Amino acid sequence: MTTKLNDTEIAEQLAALNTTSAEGSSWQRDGDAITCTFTFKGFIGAFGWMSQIAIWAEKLKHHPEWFNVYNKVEVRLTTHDVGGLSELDFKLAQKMNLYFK
Ligand SMILES: C[C@H](O)[C@H](O)[C@H]1CNC2=NC(N)=NC(=O)C2=N1
Repeated sequence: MTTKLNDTEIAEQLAALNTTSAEGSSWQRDGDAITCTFTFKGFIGAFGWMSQIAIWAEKLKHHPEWFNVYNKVEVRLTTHDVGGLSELDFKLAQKMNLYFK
């Protein structure tokens, strides 16, 4: 069972998450969500990364809201089941940081 994180936990998790963020792609809190924009060399870079993350999303049973135009992917993560942020958002965000290159 996933539980909703409180403001203190979110601040801690966000700080930890941003230690693995590439320059120019840090995560921000936006209410009940965290957001980040990833910029790639081109469309294939962006789409290839989305394909890798899609596999992780299925494995974690946790799915991103994302919007892609050419080399950019805007990501918004939230946990609908708890009406806020949970560990799963930060797990998926860490994978996104790790696979970004
Ligand atoms: C049953 C299934 O695991 C749930 O509906 C999952 C699916 N993916 C999900 N993804 C996200 N982002 N939030 C959820 O609450 C969520 N719930």
